[in-house]
Amino acid sequence: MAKSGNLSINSENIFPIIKKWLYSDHDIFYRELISNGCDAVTKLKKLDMMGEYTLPEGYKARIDVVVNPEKKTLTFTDNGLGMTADEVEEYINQIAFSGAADFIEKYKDKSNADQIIGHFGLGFYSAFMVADEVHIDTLSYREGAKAVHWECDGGTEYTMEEGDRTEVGTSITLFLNEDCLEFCNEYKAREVVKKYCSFMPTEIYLSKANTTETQIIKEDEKLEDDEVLEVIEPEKKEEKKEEKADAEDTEAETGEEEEEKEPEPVKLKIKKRPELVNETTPLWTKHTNDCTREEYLEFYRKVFHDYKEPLFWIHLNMDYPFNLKGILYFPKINMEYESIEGTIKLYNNQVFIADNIKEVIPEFLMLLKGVIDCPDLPLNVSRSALQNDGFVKKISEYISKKVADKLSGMCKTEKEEYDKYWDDISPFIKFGCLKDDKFCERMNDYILFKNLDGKYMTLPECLEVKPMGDETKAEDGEKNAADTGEEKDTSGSAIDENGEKVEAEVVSDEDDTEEQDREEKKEKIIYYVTDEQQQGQYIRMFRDNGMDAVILTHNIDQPFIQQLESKNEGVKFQRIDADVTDALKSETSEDVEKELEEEAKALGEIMKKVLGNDKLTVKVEKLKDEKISSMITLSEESRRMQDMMKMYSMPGMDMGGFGSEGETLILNANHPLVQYVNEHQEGENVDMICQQLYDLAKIQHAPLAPEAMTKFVARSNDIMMLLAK
Ligand SMILES: Nc1ncnc2c1ncn2[C@@H]1O[C@H](COP(=O)(O)OP(=O)(O)OP(=O)(O)O)[C@@H](O)[C@H]1O
Repeated sequence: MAKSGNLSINSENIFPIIKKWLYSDHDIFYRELISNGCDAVTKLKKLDMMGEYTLPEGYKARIDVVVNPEKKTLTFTDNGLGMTADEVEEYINQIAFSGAADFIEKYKDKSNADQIIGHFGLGFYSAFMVADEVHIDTLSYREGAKAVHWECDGGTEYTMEEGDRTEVGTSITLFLNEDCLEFCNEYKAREVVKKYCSFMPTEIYLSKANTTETQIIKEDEKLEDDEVLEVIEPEKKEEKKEEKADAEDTEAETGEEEEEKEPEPVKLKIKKRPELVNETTPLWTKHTNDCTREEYLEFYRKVFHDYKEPLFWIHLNMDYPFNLKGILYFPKINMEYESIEGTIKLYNNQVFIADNIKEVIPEFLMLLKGVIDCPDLPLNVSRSALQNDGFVKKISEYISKKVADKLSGMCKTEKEEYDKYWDDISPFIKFGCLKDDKFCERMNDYILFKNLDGKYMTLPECLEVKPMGDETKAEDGEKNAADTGEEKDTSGSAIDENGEKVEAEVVSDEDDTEEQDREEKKEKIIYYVTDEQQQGQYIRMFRDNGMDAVILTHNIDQPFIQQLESKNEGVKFQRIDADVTDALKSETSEDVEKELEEEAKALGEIMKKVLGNDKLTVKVEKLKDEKISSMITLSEESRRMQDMMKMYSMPGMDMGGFGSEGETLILNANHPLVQYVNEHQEGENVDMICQQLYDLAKIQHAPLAPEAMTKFVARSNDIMMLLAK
């Protein structure tokens, strides 16, 4: 049947194009050839199931990859269904080649940036990326089929003749070109096979031709194919004692204990066995109920080489409307030292495609570690086409929904565990909320906030907390709430929509429902702390007044709370030092308010003069905490703006101009020092007190600039000198 002919392609010489095209990841030929072998095996098993063929006794499907550095060859052998001469003619000479030609035709004009996801459809011919010559030796399962030998040297010509293969199956031999000899290095081969084929459904064995390496096994471990080189009899006890000092004996090498209770078994030195490199039923293909915790952990360690235990995982399993299986792990993140970077490995029927394909997997999930196997993915399209594919979008949405379901479920039923994980998973969830609106909506009620006591509360819980100061309280000049000692939380709504105090509202019983309505429409404020140490003074004031705040210290928190505000009408986040909430002030009458305003004017003038700062806004309040003389507030909006400017500022850019915008110096009318300034208006002491009051206020709010700090220290010393006099 010897035959030679021209490969039916349109292009004059397709190989240079294939080589160029696939250059970026030309190790992919391993995957293509091995997966062809897997397909051949699957087909043969199917034929057996359908009764069209009977698998030989003891049949074990396998693929052998043999590297031969001496001959510079690489052989892939499978015991699948094989091909007849007609089939080689059809599948290799015609169809496959025209497939390759189509592929090149379709993509030749596109830039390399728009890479094809899997190069699927090119299959067999990817071998020519690395080989000058390729041989096929195959024997079909069909009765009476003759073995076929096919050769092609990378031109458009091939030869085909009767071969000498005696077992059903196929061998593909690559004669590597000089630039690609690394692929017949055993270590490189192992690396690539592990990368692409770790979970392929047929056992893959890797070995080196004519290896001189040996291994030692127990006699009863011998397999049929093992080539025994030497039988090692156990050492006699006396000999052993004599040789005890010699730590280098064979037992030690094999890690055997030198316990002498059990008689040593006979051992065999055999030629190194081909190494099994894959796992044919990876964990994700199993049902959740059949997987143990240890198996999940083991799989995680093996695939991601991360020896820190993951926090928890989600096993995805979907049959309809598309097929998708996978496991997503939430890794333990050490925020301080590591950047958060995950890996999502994408598979197609257990064949590895690539890591982190953002077109398929929602971007925020890239922070996780996991595997996703989706046989329905259209992989023979370009990445940009994938991005616009409705089906791919659905996959991405499904994954995102599953993650939200898992998290919300945990929050509902295992709140304690969820609390425990929160610090680790919150950056991920917050990032997800920012990136994916639907995810944000699903997670809205399951986002946790740590309060001042370290307790984790959901958003609805934070909003529910009844205001301690209960602003619905009628204003009563005589009855100062502070005197009663019965303070209640005001964190719910201490300030009305204009940012004004609300204690002037007169409430009677009849107005209750009306009041409730109004209450609902009012902004709900959640106070937050970004730096527990620096904002310690404000925290203390809040605590003293029975008010609560949540801790939001991560960079992501600022954009995140803005996102929550936009999703939850009426909810507003305000940093603890953004304003003096009513709960912190003594109850005052309108007359007193007026007085305070007057005082503020006068004190404001003095302050501006002493500090040489015209723009300074000064407010005088009667603070409940009489120990506080002065403090700074910075409106939430201004602070957010400042933070943003800082974030986008170029190094060396002068941010001084934004420093005091929206900043208010609050002076406590109840404090003797403020009263002193008010009474004396001028004099050396007044100047010193004013400067000190300002610096003290500043220092509680943000670090002082170096120059201001120097002055502050010098002045503090001067003040102490006055005491010492
Ligand atoms: N090891 C093999 N055993 C039996 N048939 C094979 C083998 N390798 C290739 N073939 C046949 O050759 C055809 C062409 O293979 P090729 O790899 O080029 O494309 P494919 O496998 O159809 O698609 P893909 O590009 O997804 O791999 C296969 O469909 C199969 O029929």
